Amino acid sequence: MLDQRLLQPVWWEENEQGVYVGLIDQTLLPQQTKHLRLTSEVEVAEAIRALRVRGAPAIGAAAAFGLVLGLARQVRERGETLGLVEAREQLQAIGALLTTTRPTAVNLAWAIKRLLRCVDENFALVRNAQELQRVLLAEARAIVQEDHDACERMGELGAALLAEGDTVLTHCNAGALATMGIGTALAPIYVAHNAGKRVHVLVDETRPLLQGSRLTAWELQRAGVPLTLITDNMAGSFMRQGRVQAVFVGADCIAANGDVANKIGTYSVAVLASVHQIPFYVVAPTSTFDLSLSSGEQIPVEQRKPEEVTSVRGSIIAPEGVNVTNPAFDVTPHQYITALITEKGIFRAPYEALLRNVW
Ligand SMILES: CSC[C@@H](O)[C@@H](O)C(=O)COP(=O)(O)O
Repeated sequence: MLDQRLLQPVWWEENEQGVYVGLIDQTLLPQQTKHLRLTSEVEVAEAIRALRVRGAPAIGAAAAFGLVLGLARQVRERGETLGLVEAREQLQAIGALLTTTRPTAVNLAWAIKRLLRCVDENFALVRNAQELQRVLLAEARAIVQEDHDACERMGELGAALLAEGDTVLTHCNAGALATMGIGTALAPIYVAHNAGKRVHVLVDETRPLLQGSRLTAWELQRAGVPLTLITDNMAGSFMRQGRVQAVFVGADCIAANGDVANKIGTYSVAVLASVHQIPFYVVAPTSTFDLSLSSGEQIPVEQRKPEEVTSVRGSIIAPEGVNVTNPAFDVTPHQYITALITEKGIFRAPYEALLRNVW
């Protein structure tokens, strides 16, 4: 069995020739496992926009490394002539560029803000831009480590909710490819599986970009976890037949009242689960919460290109010129959510007071 813990969607690389942000190009999976070496913040922004790296926590890590990469490039080109004031201005501009790439994933803006705060806190303590770069790289690595640890903890907490022989339905990819650890929604499944519990996963293919069939099916198969791939419109029928015991999904943004934005189609799964009295769990680290948003109504939903709906991997499947809409996410109201599983514990409704008390 291959160890899913070896899957890293994004990493920092340094050698005599230069500094890079490394990525697995997820647009090419599962046919090709191609590693990319990005050399500028513009390439990192393009990779995030194009979903070469995707999944809220992985996007956060990529953006953090992207900021450091932008500064490192300037330090290499300019050497001593790059002053600290100018370095801070450049970092703010890079942060603004990266923040616009994907508006729903909270971890992206959260990671950038955290690095820019680190710049302010260390501004008077460092002697030059090179020292600032070292401090920022350490902060980016701390984000990676914290996400890794959060995944382990969510896995342990969530695995306790799974019984021997359970079938779990999941939507999109909230696994190792989407995080810096063993995933969010898939973490309980990996922990249960590795402990010898028999669990089976029903994987929604997840139109339009097929993160379920291309990524979740690939990483579960690679890890030896039993799975069955279904199309999105099969979920209700499987639930009605009593073939689903729990739903586990990830999140891109969680508002203060517990409403959750996740991959388009999640809402339909939540309503179906509620009708069939199947527990619906959202698994996400606290870095995915935005408590400044009082409800899901305020979550910005990313709109993507119509071509993602009218074609599948280059093959056209709709008439030319057809009217299309392509929201990347939907919002599931908290009433449909059995519990939120975070690294700080499991929360059940009413969420608002509980969440505010914890952090
Ligand atoms: C741990 S990842 C959580 C979410 O980011 C995930 O469920 C999801 O919807 C990803 O969407 P994507 O558009 O592929 O970035």
